[in-house]
Amino acid sequence: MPEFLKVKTADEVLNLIEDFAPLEEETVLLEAAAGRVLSRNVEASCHVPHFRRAVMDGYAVRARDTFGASESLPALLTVVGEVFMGQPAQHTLGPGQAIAVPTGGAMPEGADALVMVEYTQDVGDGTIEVTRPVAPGDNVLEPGDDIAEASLLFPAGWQLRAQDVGVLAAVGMRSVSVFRVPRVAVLSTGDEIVSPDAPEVPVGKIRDINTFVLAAQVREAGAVPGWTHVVPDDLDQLAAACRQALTDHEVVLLSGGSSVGARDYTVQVLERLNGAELLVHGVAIRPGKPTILARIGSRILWGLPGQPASAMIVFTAFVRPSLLRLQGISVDRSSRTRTSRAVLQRNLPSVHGRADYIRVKLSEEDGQVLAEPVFGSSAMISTLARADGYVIVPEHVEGYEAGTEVTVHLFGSISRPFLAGKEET
Ligand SMILES: Nc1nc2c(c(=O)[nH]1)N[C@H]1C(S)=C(S)[C@@H](COP(=O)(O)OP(=O)(O)OC[C@H]3O[C@@H](n4cnc5c(N)ncnc54)[C@H](O)[C@@H]3O)O[C@H]1N2
Ligand code: MOO
Repeated sequence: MPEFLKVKTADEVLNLIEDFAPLEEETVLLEAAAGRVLSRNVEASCHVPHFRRAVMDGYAVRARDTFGASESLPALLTVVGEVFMGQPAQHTLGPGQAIAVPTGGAMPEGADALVMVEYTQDVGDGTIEVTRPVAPGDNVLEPGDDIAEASLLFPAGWQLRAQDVGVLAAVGMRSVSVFRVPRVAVLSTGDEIVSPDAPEVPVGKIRDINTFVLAAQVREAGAVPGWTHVVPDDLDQLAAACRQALTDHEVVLLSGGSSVGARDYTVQVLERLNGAELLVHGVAIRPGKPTILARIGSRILWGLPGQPASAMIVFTAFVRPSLLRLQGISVDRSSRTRTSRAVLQRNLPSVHGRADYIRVKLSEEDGQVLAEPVFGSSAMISTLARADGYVIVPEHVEGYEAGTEVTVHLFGSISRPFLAGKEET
């Protein structure tokens, strides 16, 4: 029986991925910018705000005219005008004067603070009483207080969040340069695989799970699932499908056929593809040992184990970081995100010499996050659906005891309870 050819540790695989270059850049409109990764530094081309701006409804004043003001001894000021929203101030403020300004309105020349309307009283005659003093600068934003012109807003490699897109809008950017996102083909192999809507599923056949799980994970990783296809266990057909997928996808995921069984073809397919370089054949983890990583020119091919739990775990641990890397996010950052600390509820046994990725379900009790292992074969999709993530027991550690605080690597971002029903034992 053939052996795994290039068994690597999980860290070695992540190091290989870190060396992948991001895809080329493109320009996207702000509407499509959240989640994308900047390909260049972005600097502010202007001050925000670009004029002195009130942040409360009230009266623009000279602070010194309100010093010592109180309920019993209010300061009397003459109202000499009003600033209208969206318009520059029409008047300059002189000593002993006040000008009404709405929240967000332009402060008039001569004013250095704003008294909130609650601390004033209109006594008629165009006069107000101010019952609380303000200090210079109170309730006013100076130009550049929010964002200073020429300041570095975000470095290249920054993944834009909703609020970051707001910053770009505030400095007048309508579009932004980002790294392109990879298009990912998902091919599932196996004579036994049939579509979920097959009218009958004879004994020996199985409904396709991985295509749907992997395509959803591709989307969760910010990439674009492209062609999905089920290929029989036939070398010619598999090679043809890979060739086709590689023409217009940067990444091809192949699930099944990565192991060392007589009918497992991924390595043989790679031998037929011009310029294919096998980087990984076997990872020292469980589940997920029969994982393959290859480069074909600038394209990447992942061979994932066919077992649904193995495929999903390998995706989370390695494929996802690789898709993020192509979008310009470093592996370090991508593996740091989406983890939770939790206290183990049971012993986690593990074998020395290989890293175990053990599915766990999270719950909360008295403000503490608890992790309950979900045991079961990697052939069982239900074990994944019950799990929120996995705990890694590294190759040099022989298990963890109940009560240990561990890091849980979380699946997906949406956490839902498993189908109502009884827990499997
Ligand atoms: N004698 C040995 N047998 C196996 C070993 C081993 O070391 N020695 N490794 C086991 C492990 S671990 C895994 S994982 C699997 C990996 O197998 P392959 O990656 O070659 O995948 P297949 O044999 O094609 O499929 C495995 C299993 O998964 C089912 N499958 C495949 N694709 C799908 C899909 N799209 N949807 C749902 N289920 C799928 C397939 O029917 C098989 O049952 O090998 C073990 N064997
Ligand atoms: O290593 Mo396999 O991927 O256990 O199921």
